Amino acid sequence: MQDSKLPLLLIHEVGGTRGVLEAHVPFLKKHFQLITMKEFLESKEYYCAQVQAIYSWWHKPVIDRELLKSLPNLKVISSAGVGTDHLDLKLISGFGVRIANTPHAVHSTTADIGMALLLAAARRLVEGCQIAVSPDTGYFSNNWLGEEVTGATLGIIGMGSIGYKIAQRARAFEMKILYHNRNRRKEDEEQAVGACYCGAIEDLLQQSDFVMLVVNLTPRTYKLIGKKELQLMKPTASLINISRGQVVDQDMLVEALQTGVIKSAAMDVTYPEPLPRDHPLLKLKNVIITPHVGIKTHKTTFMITEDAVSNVLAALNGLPMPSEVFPD
Ligand SMILES: O=C(O)[C@H](O)CO
Repeated sequence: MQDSKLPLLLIHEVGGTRGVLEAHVPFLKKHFQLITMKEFLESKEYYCAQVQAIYSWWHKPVIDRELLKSLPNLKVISSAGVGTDHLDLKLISGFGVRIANTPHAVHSTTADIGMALLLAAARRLVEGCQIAVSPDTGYFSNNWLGEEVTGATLGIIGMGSIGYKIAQRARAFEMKILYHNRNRRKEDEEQAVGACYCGAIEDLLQQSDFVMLVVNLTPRTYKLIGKKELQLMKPTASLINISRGQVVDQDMLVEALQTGVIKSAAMDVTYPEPLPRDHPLLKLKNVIITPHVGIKTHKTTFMITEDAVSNVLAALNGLPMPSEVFPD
């Protein structure tokens, strides 16, 4: 039973692959009346003036001009996770609608997946698992070797909060840390994790054994890693992407992996997601792909929903939101 005095929050759906988690519904219902896109579209005229907020979970619902035009009292779009590349920020704010994300909830867990992919690529864990469970091969050849993580050089591209948490984790693995970022970190922050700043991305690419992409997707970072950048990397190096698929030129990556320009790649993000089943990346042994699971733990997903709710409640009360996103 929904409390009709509560503000109306529009969600894409509950459950499925892109829906709000069922486990979060009781918590959401303490603060809002929920309606799904399906319910909204079925009774648009009844609901349109009532919707005050949208919870964008896993990039859904699609927020376009048509939807925005149909919601005259919409005040806020609260997006789960840190990336807001699925939202047209200028368009939305042009309708006088505020936007928020949940960066604090996702920093640690996304950094964890970055390290998990780095370790898995270095020690060829997925390939090893496949060999171990295969009824044909049974066991490993003596020459089946991975790369050492301890003492290796990690180049982090994008040293925001997630990048910094990766540096903290990598330090515990005794890695040498290089980083490239639009803004250099303060000296004491660099020293705390032993990170050296590379003003030129080229230097980082040439020196690193592992290159980790942690940038936001923006016009500046679109295809940031292309043929030229891959060729600068060591032939023994691995590329790890926990940012967005479009940050890498995927065709060039396939070529680099097929021809030994770099050793391997491990990615939690691709373009598109999921990749078509016949995509060449899915056929390569030196590739690890996970289906964008960076934030997917019980605790983190709930923290996301808690933060998303705090953002909406603040916006509806005309207060500063804990994490507001602005078009520029
Ligand atoms: O942006 C994030 O936090 C994750 O990639 C989920 O979209």
